[in-house]
Amino acid sequence: MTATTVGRPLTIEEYAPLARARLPEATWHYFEGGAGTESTVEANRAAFRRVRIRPRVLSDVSHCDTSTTILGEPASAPLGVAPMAYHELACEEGEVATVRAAGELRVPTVVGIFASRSFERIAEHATGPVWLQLYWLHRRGVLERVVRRAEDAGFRALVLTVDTPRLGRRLREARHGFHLPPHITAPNLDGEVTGFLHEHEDGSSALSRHADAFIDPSLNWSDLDWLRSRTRLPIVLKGVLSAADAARAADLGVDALIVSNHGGRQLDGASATLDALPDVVRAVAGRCPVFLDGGVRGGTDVLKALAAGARAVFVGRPVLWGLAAAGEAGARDVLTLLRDELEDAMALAGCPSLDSLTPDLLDRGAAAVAPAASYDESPEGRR
Ligand SMILES: Cc1cc2nc3c(=O)[nH]c(=O)nc-3n(C[C@H](O)[C@H](O)[C@H](O)COP(=O)(O)O)c2cc1C
Ligand SMILES: CCCCCCC(=O)C(=O)O
Repeated sequence: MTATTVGRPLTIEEYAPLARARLPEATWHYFEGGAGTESTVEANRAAFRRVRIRPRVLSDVSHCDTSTTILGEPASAPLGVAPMAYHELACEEGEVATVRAAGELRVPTVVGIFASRSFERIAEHATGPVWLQLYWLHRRGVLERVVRRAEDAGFRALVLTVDTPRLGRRLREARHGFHLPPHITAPNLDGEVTGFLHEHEDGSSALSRHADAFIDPSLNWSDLDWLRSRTRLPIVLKGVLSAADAARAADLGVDALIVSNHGGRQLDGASATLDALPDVVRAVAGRCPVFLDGGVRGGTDVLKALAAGARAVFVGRPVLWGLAAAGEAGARDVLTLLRDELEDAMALAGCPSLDSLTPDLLDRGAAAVAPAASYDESPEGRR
């Protein structure tokens, strides 16, 4: 529920109305919207609401530690920023503000291939790990150059989005004729971004037309070899919901998976990520870490996802709300709220460490799908 805010927001959701008040209507709907009836957007939240916690007692929670490692790098909390295109839509500094905010908490930011700032400039300002999200572009030469640039700039991982052979039917974008203002561009794809992005057309989304021109829907399992042969960075697949796909990805040696339905923006009717997570964790059986995004709006959501087997969670829209409401400080506050709420939830659930977040903490519905094994990030555990 979104409450009315007086003074500094006390919850992440209180950032939403602040952001809305500062954004053009069409941009707000681009951020918030999902595909079709938006049933998957709602399902992500409903799953977090449905799963309840059975707190433990008498477990000495005088110190609760949220720190962890994510792909081997220290993080102050099991959190990260999900990839989102064009942060300049939310605030003038764009992705520079985001990486600075995330860096203060030592959590990773996944920078989108459609970032509105150059990789080099983003890396210059980053004090935490930055990963690069890729769409499978028709023009493989461009993709290769993008990977090389990100590696040279010091990015630490590649996140290949696999749920987007085309954009979902985002009706809000179409209704509001969403298009980018002329000053916002994709500097990492210089020369590759066509005018579609800036063209208003009634009843259609400029992004969707753009995606159709750029994203190659023929992406398949054999293409992972191509990517592997072009990079030394860890490869993360984003957008996996099925156990069979997860097992296949782990067989192929991917370095991590993100259980994601793209925040309900792709297939309307896709499973909620919290519901899909335990099957994926079980299928992967400890061979790589499993992350989750979609609908995470508070510390108890993080706790539930971790108890159900996620190594860390990524946050999308709330970071844009923070950026739109108060720039870098807003994004930092959103992430800080999430970390502080997680620490609070751990104390009240009787869990002083992240390791103690196990499936039996959740009501029977979720506990019934307990993961077989979780991923071991210790040097011995990592392959
Ligand atoms: C405005 C917006 C832009 C996004 N752009 C991308 C993108 O470029 N690449 C991608 O893989 N996912 C993209 N996503 C999906 C997010 O990475 C993430 O999966 C989703 O937002 C998580 O759900 P949440 O917003 O409920 O936290 C975008 C999401 C939003 C809201
Ligand atoms: C070709 C531009 C596509 C940007 C898509 C961004 C995105 O994934 C989203 O959900 O929006």
